[in-house]
Amino acid sequence: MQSRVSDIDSRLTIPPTDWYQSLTAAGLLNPEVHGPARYWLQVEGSFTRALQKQCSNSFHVEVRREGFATPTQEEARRLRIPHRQHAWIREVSLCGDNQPWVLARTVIPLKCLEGEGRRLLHLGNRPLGAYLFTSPHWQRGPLETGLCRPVIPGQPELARRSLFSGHNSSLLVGEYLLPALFQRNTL
Ligand SMILES: C=C(O[C@@H]1C=C(C(=O)O)C=C[C@H]1O)C(=O)O
Repeated sequence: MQSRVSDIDSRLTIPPTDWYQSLTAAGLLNPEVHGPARYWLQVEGSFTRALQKQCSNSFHVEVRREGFATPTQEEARRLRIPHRQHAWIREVSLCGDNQPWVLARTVIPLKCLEGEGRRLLHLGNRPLGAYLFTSPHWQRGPLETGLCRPVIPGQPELARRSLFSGHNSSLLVGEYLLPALFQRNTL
């Protein structure tokens, strides 16, 4: 997988994460999910759109790594694909007013890349949400809540993820909230 991270900022890496079917279930282990991050863990519709609304000036997507790689065993299970099958994996920072607010990791199985899905290989700095929410055949599944186990101070502690299902395949989008997002006083 190609990395475009020139200024390696280790806070901007994704820690191991345990996933729960609901915010309530995750909240039994970490009540922080009910704090200022709660809005972001539950917001519906395009996450990109929700972030854009919070920006005073600009929003942009920075690709950190993308390429064919093997998903984790847990991701493969969630996607119901063979464990060792390669997938297109895209990791980005979603930045508001030039600050990274969210890290996102999307696992796109080979089946999603067929036909018009080939466009997913060439998103570059265009947000994935713009593609998923303007193409009528993608349906979002229920949101899961993630509790991260940071290994480096400043890494995300809370996350959300969901499957987007297309004609006959699904992709998995995980969004990891950086403290800078919900420690602002604007919501
Ligand atoms: C799924 C969405 O797309 C957003 C954009 C992403 C990207 O460009 O890789 C990844 C995760 C998202 O939060 C969305 O806007 O809801």
